[in-house]
Amino acid sequence: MKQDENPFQEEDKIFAWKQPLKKDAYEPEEIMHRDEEIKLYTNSLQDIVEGHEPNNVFVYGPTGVGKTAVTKWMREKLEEEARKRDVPLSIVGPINCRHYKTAYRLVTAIVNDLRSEEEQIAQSGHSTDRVFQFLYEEIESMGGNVLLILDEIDNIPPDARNDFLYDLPRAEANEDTPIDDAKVGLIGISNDLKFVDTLEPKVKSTLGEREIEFGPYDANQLRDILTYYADLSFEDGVLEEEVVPLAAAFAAQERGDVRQGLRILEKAGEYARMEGSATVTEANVRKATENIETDEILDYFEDKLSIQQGLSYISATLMVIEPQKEARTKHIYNLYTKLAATIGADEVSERKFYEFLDQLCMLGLARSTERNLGRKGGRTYIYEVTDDPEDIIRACEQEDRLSKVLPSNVYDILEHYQKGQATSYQAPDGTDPEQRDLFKFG
Ligand SMILES: Nc1ncnc2c1ncn2[C@@H]1O[C@H](COP(=O)(O)OP(=O)(O)OP(=O)(O)O)[C@@H](O)[C@H]1O
Repeated sequence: MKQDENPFQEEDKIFAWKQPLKKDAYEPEEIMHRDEEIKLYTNSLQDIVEGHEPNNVFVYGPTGVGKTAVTKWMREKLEEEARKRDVPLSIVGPINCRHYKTAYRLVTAIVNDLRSEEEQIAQSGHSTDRVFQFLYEEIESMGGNVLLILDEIDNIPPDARNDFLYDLPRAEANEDTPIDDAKVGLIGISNDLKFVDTLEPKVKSTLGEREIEFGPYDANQLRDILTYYADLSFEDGVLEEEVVPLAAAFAAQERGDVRQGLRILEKAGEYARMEGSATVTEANVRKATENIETDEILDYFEDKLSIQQGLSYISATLMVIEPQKEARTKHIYNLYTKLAATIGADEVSERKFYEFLDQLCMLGLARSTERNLGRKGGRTYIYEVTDDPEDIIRACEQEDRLSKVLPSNVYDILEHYQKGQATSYQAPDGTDPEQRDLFKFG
């Protein structure tokens, strides 16, 4: 290209409107293939428009399967019907709990969202009790039914759990709160299906009553959904026929996640644009899928997993590729303790660690099978990782803190694993002196 030409002057002939392909940047007008879930949701919220008290609902399932999209759609329909029937209703959220590390911050954010510019409360300077008091006052002043939607509720700050999951939904009946007129309902959304089980019994009952599960989409469903987005985002006629079905098939094979399919389409379109091609081809889709897995896993490491979950994930991965040992819970835990020490992270108990492994399974990143230990008695679980271990390791390498836990010989081990060969490398097992230090950490 000549230097006196502006490289941006070329017009984009591939994309008409990129927004719908972007993460959480577009709300679809139409929800596809979620009729059953919508029916259950409607049934749970119907009481509000009939003039009864709101119910609490727990919505769970893996990432990118429409939990948030359906919830927002339900919110709109519910508000519309409540208006029509003159039922007082205020809906707050979805508020993403992951963004708030303490009850104070979460509550302040909600209160400020409800208040005018002039009445905002400061990020510090009050007691936590006081900010909760502000929240109760806001809710009471709204009156009627108040529905609070908390996304990623499994990340709710521990010091906010009881207030949100127990006290708030019962506030109207409690004499000690300033809430007399407002009836509070809670919708909790989570990737972690066992979240409810981790709660104290009294708190559990709040969310345990009405649960709606969202499963992964299959290839046909993904094809319909991706077609909807592709029609909005691409110029007419630029997508070759096999592009959407291939992106859908790929996403279905992985986690049944719409977001992944959208990412593939966006990347494939960008390759076509870069090539100056008039159409997006199957080859563009194939190329797009090559790097997408590493990018997606990196997204988990950087955004969705805590450092402890990240350590659990990489320990499981390293144990999977370690040829001398099975990826049993106990072995993974032993390796985890070593990795945690490498980066000076806290070391959690074995029991707590198993919860992390469970969460990885819930997120679709790992799978476990139960194994009987025979004469020795007892049972164990053998873990696999869903994605290619090489992609996980490449993603881990790009994450600042976690990259330091990778052994310096990780690619040797990986190569032997890929060729199905045994190696002399063994992961350190804290209980087995011979094995200690054989894994060479960089
Ligand atoms: N059935 C559907 N019809 C139309 N669009 C959908 C459908 N399901 C998901 N989407 C779209 O796919 C993307 C991901 O969906 P959404 O954010 O609802 O997933 P999620 O289950 O809430 O995931 P996470 O747990 O990661 O927040 C969004 O752009 C959403 O609009």
